[in-house]
Amino acid sequence: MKVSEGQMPWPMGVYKYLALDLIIARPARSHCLSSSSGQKSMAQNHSAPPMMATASSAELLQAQAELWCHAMAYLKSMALQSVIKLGIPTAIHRCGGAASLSELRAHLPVPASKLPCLSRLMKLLVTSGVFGESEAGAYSLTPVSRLLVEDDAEGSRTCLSPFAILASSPFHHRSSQRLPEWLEKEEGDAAAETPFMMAHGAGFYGYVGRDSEFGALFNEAMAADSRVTAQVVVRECGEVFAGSASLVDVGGGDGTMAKAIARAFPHVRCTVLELPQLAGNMPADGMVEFVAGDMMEFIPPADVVLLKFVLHNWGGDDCVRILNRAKEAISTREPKGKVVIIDTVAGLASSKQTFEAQGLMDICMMLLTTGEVRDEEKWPCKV
Ligand SMILES: C[S@@+](CC[C@H](N)C(=O)[O-])C[C@H]1O[C@@H](n2cnc3c(N)ncnc32)[C@H](O)[C@@H]1O
Ligand SMILES: O=c1cc(-c2ccc(O)cc2)oc2c(O)c(O)ccc12
Repeated sequence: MKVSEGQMPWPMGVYKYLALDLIIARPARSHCLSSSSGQKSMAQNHSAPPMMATASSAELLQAQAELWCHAMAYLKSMALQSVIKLGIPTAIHRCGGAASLSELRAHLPVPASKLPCLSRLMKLLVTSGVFGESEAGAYSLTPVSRLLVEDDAEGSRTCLSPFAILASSPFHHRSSQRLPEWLEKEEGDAAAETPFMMAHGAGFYGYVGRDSEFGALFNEAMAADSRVTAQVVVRECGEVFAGSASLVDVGGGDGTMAKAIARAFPHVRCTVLELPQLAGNMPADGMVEFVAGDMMEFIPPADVVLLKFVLHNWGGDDCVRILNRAKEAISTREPKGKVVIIDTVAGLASSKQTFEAQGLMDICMMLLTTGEVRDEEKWPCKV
C-alpha cells in the first residue's frame, strides 16, 4: 500500500480511498503511515491510548467520519431550517411532487447566483433522506419532507414545519450552549434551574408569556403537532370518548386538539385549561371553552382529563401533583371518569430512529424544563 504524505490540506478521511492508495494527510506535522514507510504508525505508538493502539487505519478513518457527523449534526438541522424557510417542500409539492432546482427557482426567493449553494444544501438533505433525487436531478418528497408541505386544506393538515423551526430556533440554540455550564452547577440554584433559564433569564413558560415572537413560535409548533396527533387520536381512539360527555384538555395550548375532538365527537363538550397568558387571549368560537387557571391548583371536573405533552415538562413531584388534581377532577364521574395521557414512553421504540428521537426529546426537555422523557418504570402512575 502506497501512502502519500501531506498532500491534502484536510484531516484524515476526506480522501479516504483514492484508487488503490490510502492517502492519509494531516494538517500539521504530517505523518506518513505505511507498512513500507519505515515510520512508526499510530498503531505502533505505545504512548497512544488503548483505542488508538488497537484500531486499524480503516477503523480510525471510519471513527473520524462518524465524529464529523456527530460534531456537525446541527448543520443538518440548519439546512432543514433553511429549506423550510425558503418553502422548498411546498414548492416541490406544487410542481407535482418532483422538480429540478431550475424548475423550483420560479417559486423560490433565491437569486441565480446562490443556486449552486442551494444545490449543496439539497445534496446533504438527500443524503439524510429528507428529499429524494432522480438521476436526472429532480428532487422529490420523501415521507419526511411530506410533513413539511404547507397545504391549505384546513383540518387535514399534517405540516410539522413549525415544530422543526422551533427546535432549530436561536432560543433553543442559546439554551443548548449553556448545557456544559449548567451541568457543573449544583441543584437548588433557582437562577440556573434549566439551561433555558440561564440563557433567557426566565423559566420556559414565563418566557413564552413574555416574548411574543417566541410565544407565537411555540404555540404554533404545538398546534402543528396537535393537528397531526389529533388525526391519529380521532382515527384510533374513538372508544375512549364513546361514553363521555365532557373533556378538559389540561395545558391544551390554543385548543387545536380539543377542537379536533369536539369536531369528531360532537357529544363531548370540550374545555381547555390554560395559563391566563394564553387562555385570556383566545377568542370564543363556540367550539371549546377556555378556562384560565393553574393545573397545579385546580382542574375543572370532567369525564375525561387529557394531558398531552404536559407531564414531560415536569419533574416527578410536580407530575404527581398534576395527576392528583386530575384524579379530583374525575372523582365525581366514577366509574366512567378517565385520565388520558398522550406522551412519549422511552424504550418503546419500533426503530433505531424512534429510539434516537426519544433521546433527543429527553435532552430537549432537560434544556427547557425540569421534565424528562420517562420509560415505563419511571412514569409516575401511582397517585
Ligand atoms: C408542551 S405544551 C403542550 C400543549 C398541548 N397540550 C399540545 O400538546 O399541543 C404545555 C402547555 O401547558 C401549559 N401550561 C404550563 N403550565 C401550566 C399550568 N400551571 N397550568 C395550566 N397550563 C399550563 C403551557 O402554556 C403549554 O401550552
Ligand atoms: O420547545 C419545544 C420543542 C419541542 C420539539 C420540537 C421539535 C422536535 O423535533 C422535537 C421537540 O418540543 C417541545 C415540547 O414537547 C414541549 O413540551 C415543550 C417545548 C418543546
